[in-house]
Amino acid sequence: MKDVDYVADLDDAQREAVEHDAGPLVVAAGAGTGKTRTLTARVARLIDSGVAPERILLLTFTRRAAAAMTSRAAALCSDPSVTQRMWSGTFHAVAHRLVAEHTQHLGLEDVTVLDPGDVTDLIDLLREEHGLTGTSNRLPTSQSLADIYSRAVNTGVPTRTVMSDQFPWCLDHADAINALLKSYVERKRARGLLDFDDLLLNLRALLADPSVGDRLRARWDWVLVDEYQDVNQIQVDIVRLLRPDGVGLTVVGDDAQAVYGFRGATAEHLLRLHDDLPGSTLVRLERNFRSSQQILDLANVVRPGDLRLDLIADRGASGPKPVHVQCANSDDEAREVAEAVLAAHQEGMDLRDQAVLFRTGTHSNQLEIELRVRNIPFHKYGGIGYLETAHVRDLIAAFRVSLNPSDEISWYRLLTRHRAIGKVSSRTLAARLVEGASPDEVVAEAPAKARTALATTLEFIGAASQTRVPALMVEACHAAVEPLLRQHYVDWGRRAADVEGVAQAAARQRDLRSFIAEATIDPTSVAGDWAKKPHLDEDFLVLSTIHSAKGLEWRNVHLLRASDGALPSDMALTSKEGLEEEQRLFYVAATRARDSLRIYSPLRLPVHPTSMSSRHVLAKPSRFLTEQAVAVMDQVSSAGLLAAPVVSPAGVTRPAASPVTVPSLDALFG
Ligand SMILES: Nc1ncnc2c1ncn2[C@@H]1O[C@H](COP(=O)(O)OP(=O)(O)OP(=O)(O)O)[C@@H](O)[C@H]1O
Repeated sequence: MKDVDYVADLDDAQREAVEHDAGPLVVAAGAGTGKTRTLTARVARLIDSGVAPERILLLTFTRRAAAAMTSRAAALCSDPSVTQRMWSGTFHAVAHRLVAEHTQHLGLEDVTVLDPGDVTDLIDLLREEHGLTGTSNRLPTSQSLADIYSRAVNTGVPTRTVMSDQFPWCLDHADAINALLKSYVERKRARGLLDFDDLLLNLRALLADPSVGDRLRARWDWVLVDEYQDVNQIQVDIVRLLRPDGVGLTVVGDDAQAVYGFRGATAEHLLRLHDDLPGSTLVRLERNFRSSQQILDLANVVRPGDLRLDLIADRGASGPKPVHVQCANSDDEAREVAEAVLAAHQEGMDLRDQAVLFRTGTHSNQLEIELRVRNIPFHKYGGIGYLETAHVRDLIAAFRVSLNPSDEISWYRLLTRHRAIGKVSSRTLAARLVEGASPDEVVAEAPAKARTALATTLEFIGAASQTRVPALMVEACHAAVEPLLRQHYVDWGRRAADVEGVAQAAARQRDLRSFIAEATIDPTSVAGDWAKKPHLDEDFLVLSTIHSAKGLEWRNVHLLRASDGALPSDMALTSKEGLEEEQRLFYVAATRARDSLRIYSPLRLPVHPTSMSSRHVLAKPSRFLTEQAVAVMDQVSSAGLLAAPVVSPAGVTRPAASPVTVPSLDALFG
């Protein structure tokens, strides 16, 4: 047993929160003020004061956060192993566990979870019968339809209003879209499928049910929620139903870091909770333990939100001012970043203490090339989402059809992976497989060029479905998808290790179904945790989207593309809410830095979002770099910009004004 002192490294405000009694507690505080540390210490104090770990429920937004908090709490407990008994996880993972436990009450036979990719596949399957296919005019993508649906469900706002506010180009098709979304709901119900929103809706329904709700409530005395600024209305309802009088409830959050508005979340929930819960205590943490005051001076200027908090650095003014680097273009930006990273490394800083952050995954394309050329190892987090884990999901689709041959969506997905089988044929063939057509019949109905490959796939899937031994089933599924994926993905070399890693992990499971459910809820971490994790003894630079950098910190941070159109994203320029959310992202990025922060504004950006196109447009530095912000930064022009400077009338150094179009090479390939 070790002698534990949770409060030794806490300041007075943090200590107040850790030692607070069972009354409802809201910790609203700025970045780097120790919210996570406080929450973790509170969990450890509860456990060591005799609370049974299974009576504690810790809700987070990512699996990474749940795992990190549990292990940090364990390190503080006198018996670290007990934290394993605590309930902790993301809202969705906890919802899945409870919904799976209560299928009978919900009238479900089983729980099959649809990930966001499955949702668009299912919508794809339904489009034709609702007249939403064809090329005669611009039709909403399946992704937009899924977004409209999820927005409406999460906010309770009718789809028509969602469309007119956020998807005005879809209004012409509003009737057909609504009919399709109704069919989507019916189809899910008929097949016992639950999307992510359904998991939360079902949990809310369970909690609202008088008898089941009472039993569930009685399981936990303590409910702690991290990042409460990111909850949506359904999650608020779940938390309130879990602790109706707020006793035992602790939430922590920072309204200025709310960045999930696109999922229907709003920071107002954090601010409202204290008003709504009589007798609740509000603790504000103002001392920032992460960054130098120079970095916080900038953070305080850019910090949006209603809580007027001025962050004060515990460590004082101990570092350089943040630097604003104006670059000629994105190649120049990539060079500047690579050079600054190497310079710090040569002075003794590990690469892993440095991070490059960006709004969108594609923003680091040029940098990735530059890093490869210079042999700088890096690991990229986030922004990878469903496209990047597509190959993992392909393998999971094979598992799913082997376990359940009437899983139409997974058949559809696997069929579209075959060369020469398009969406239309996939739809028809998936329906035939679900009807129970034999493999021979289906192969005969497939496009001629696809028949050999399809016959092989169906043979392996048939073998997989004959066995209930996970390792054998996984082996057959792996054999079914491997040749398809090798052909389908141009970057297969990079993806092969993921598929291999997930297959190995799956083969070790005793219960493949729950593995599949977990992988469906969080495929990114499946790929990340089991396959792509760099060796722990390796030194590598972190590249991350701002969303995935939440809660983390590095000594040196480089923020790419602080240009209007990139950050804020051009998608957000037209709405006030959208712009506010972008500003919060900017704030999150700036507050990840401990010692040094460099913000880059290329004055010319690639036109195409994939950023490999030859066409560029002029861009202004981000509107968040206001006069006040710039006043607390050092200004630097990159080497590329200095090579051909043009001074504009306003005195700002800019490249030559006319957009330059690099000649296209298309003619070469005509
Ligand atoms: N009382 C303290 N003394 C020393 N260091 C502290 C203290 N409290 C927090 N820290 C350190 O400050 C940094 C930020 O803490 P933490 O990540 O808990 O803050 P946070 O409020 O959750 O941040 P954010 O919301 O920006 O992610 C961490 O390195 C943490 O170890």
